[in-house]
Amino acid sequence: MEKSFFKASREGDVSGLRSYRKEGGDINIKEKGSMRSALHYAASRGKLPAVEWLVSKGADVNAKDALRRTPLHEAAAKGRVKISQILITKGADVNVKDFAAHETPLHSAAGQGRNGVVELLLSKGGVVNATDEELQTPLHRSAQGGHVRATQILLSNGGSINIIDKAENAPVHCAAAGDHIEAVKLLLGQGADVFARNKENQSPLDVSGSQSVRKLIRARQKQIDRQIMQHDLLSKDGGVKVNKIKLIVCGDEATGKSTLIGSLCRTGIKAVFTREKHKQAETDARNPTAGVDVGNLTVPNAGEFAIFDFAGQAEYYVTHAMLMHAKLGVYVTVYNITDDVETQTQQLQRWLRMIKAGNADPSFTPKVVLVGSHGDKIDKQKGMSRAAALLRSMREQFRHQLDISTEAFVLDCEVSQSSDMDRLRKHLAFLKQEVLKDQPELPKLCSEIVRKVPGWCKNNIGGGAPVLRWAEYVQAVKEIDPLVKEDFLLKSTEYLNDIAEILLIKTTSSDPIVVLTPPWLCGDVFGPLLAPENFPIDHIERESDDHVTFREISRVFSQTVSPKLLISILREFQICHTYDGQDFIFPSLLHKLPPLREIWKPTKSESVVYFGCQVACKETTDGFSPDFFPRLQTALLKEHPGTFPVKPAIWKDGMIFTDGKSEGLIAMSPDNMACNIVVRNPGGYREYCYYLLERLQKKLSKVLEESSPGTSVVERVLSSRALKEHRNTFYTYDRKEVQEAARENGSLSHPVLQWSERVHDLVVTQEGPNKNTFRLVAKQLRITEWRELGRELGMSDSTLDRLQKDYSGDLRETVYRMLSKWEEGADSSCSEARERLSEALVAVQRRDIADVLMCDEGGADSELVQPQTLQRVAESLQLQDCRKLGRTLGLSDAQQDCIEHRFPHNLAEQQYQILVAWRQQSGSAAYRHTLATALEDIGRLDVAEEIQDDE
Ligand SMILES: Nc1nc2c(ncn2[C@@H]2O[C@H](COP(=O)(O)OP(=O)(O)OP(=O)(O)O)[C@@H](O)[C@H]2O)c(=O)[nH]1
Repeated sequence: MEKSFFKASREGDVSGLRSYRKEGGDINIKEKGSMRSALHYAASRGKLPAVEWLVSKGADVNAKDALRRTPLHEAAAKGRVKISQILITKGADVNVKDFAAHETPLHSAAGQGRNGVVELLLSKGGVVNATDEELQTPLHRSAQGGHVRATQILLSNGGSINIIDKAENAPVHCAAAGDHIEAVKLLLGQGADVFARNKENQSPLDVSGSQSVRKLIRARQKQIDRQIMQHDLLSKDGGVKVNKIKLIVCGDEATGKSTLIGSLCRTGIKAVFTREKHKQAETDARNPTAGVDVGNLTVPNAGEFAIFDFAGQAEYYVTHAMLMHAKLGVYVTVYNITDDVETQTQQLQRWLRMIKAGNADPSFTPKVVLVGSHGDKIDKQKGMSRAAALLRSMREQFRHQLDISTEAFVLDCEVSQSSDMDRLRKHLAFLKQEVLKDQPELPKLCSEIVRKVPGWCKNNIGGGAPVLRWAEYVQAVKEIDPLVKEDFLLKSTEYLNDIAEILLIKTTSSDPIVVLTPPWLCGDVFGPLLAPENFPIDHIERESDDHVTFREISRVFSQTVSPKLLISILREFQICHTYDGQDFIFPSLLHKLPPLREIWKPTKSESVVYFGCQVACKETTDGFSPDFFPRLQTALLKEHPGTFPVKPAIWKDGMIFTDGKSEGLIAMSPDNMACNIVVRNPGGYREYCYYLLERLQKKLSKVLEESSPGTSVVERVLSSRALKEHRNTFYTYDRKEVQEAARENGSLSHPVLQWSERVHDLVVTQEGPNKNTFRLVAKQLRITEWRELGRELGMSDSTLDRLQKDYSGDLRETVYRMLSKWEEGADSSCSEARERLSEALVAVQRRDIADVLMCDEGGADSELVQPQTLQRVAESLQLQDCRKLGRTLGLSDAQQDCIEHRFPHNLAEQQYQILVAWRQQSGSAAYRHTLATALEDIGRLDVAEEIQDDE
């Protein structure tokens, strides 16, 4: 009878409930085991009539099941607003806590994003900051689930935004850990502490695995840093309002950008704006822009703008990216309305992708206006309808990333007085007001510097070029304030650098360099450097295809700027690289990669292994900024002779190198939408591939973050078999599918190539957990024993011969590599492998080592690193080495950046904390041996030996 009663309550069958009661049944009866009442069931299932009937007959609204959950917990978790309301009216306790997690109905509702119930409970006295067993509040729960609306409701009802739970996670940690970008955005926007640290010393940045969330958090951290800096400067110095924004004009070659700018500023027939265009050949009918032209312009009815006119020539795209981002600015993208739709679409997409790629802050959407030029060459109506269609399509494609104005413009750019030109001026005035709305004040010293810059340039204080060494700059600023302190000036200059007014280049080898007008770099330096040969300016005339000589650079620049100074700037920007200070490689000036087969030849070795990954643009709106690949190349060139003993071979869109053990190839796809990384090891040593691949991946992410912070990418796995066959195309697998295959049967088939590959052949991972065990064995085994052990483990003589040859003279390394290779081939778990190794050791009469292995669970050399060792290592290294060490030990750059941020003025502490972070992260696996190996890996054998001697 009771069973049918519970069934009726679950199904909302009121007559069934009635007949149960008629037969004298107790309506508050609890189900055996679960201790749930009929009201629990009806409330959970949303059976409103049944709930109404049950409460009208006196059902206990506060009945508790075995977990002490009430019907209100159930209704709340399922989002049953009406039922919750009835239960509360009948006296349900809104703040009751359950037994399992001590959660209130509000926790249940918030965790599931039940907005209506959340609102109801709060209006009925639900405690907004109630804590559960983990000291989590409903806000933690909603953030964890990524429920934006619920989070918003809780916040507007007094939810504490920075409250921490038992693990000291704030709600923003929870949202970040769940990779919920919108929830993170909301919390940060409402004042969540972006630097908050949990018990494990992790900030929200550290707990998120999502690239876009991390980007958002990093942008926010940067913004806060800037605000702090600005506040600091303002409080000491006062500030001034600036009524000027940037107008960034971009578009393809000869679309009419310069003409438009001229006409925008003209009121009458005669231009009032005369910019100093670069020298040009007299025969040149047109006056194309070299690099970036800049000027301060007054647009009638819209006021002052700093105008950036970007050259349309593809050669310059490489450096445009440096100046493309401006929060205080508006982008005008020009296309020719008479071109065919496909051309227009391609051009606009390329420029819009570039704007998106340059935007490091996902919570900011740059303002863009599309302008069709050559309106006089097309019927007005036809032109407007084409422009409107194009506008619709671009707005739709970039709707989440760019704020493209809804107004369509089609102009004759040569005519300054037209109703359309006036409409554009008015629109720009409107956008300027919008941009200026939240514009912060500019600190006084900064504004004085900005005001003085044109005068300094005119007076040639940099010897002709607007670039000063630090001492010269300090001297110049003393004109403004004779008592200026250098650290205050440095801060002010950093701020100006941050808002892209001037460039502060901190070099590793000398004092900082200040570029007073950043566009000078693009226009007067990159212009001549990158200009194609037929360009009508004084460009570099190269004598060689693969490099530019110091002499060639001096010829063009020595009149204006010291070539040495210029080169150090170019190198800091990763535009070029030199091995000897005489010949300079500009990757963007090189030839394209020849067919791969000609340069990346198959090896003769049968045991060769290949691995690779592809980093590809995620959305159609994503693109790599044009400076991405050349910068990646220069970053890798810098690694010769350090990591790469042989000079890498380089082409415009590819590069080949070796670290002495494995060989690597990076190549951009022909459409520039993907970068492929391939590594191979002729001896079949997977582990070496791992190290090179990982190094390349890290380098790529870093350069991508610097050059294209707004670009989202996906990583795919390259087909190793296709790589081994040296196919002309790169074939990929989806990373998720590879992971899934790894969990299931260990292999997957390629949809195009129609073959199947083992995950083991596609993915290479770091050394197994037995690494330390192997090190111990390697240390103790004698020269007369190692081959015997190898044979005992089933390795062939030819493999052992090869190992001996590869590591001749280094017994420890030979044994270690042998064991690693054996482990890779053995299809056994980590502990099985250790057991098998012990048996083999016993068989070769080394029971002593076997005994140590088996009684020491985590492996050998288990002595943990002591704080004093960390201190010693930290003291023996420079910061750069210490960061390298941190990376080798598996700390992310983000973790290290946080440490740097925490101890900005104490390098010694930063170094020590990097090691402490590794020790904390590794817990019981923080072996001294691991640290010593990592030290060896970064080339600090001296320190490695020192700490080994501690034993
Ligand atoms: N008829 C007509 N001609 C135009 C219009 N806009 C530009 N032009 C002409 O097109 C040519 C190229 O214009 P520019 O303003 O130099 O083009 P740009 O986009 O600045 O070119 P780059 O500096 O090379 O990137 C010039 O000869 C202009 O006079 C227009 O709206 N109508």
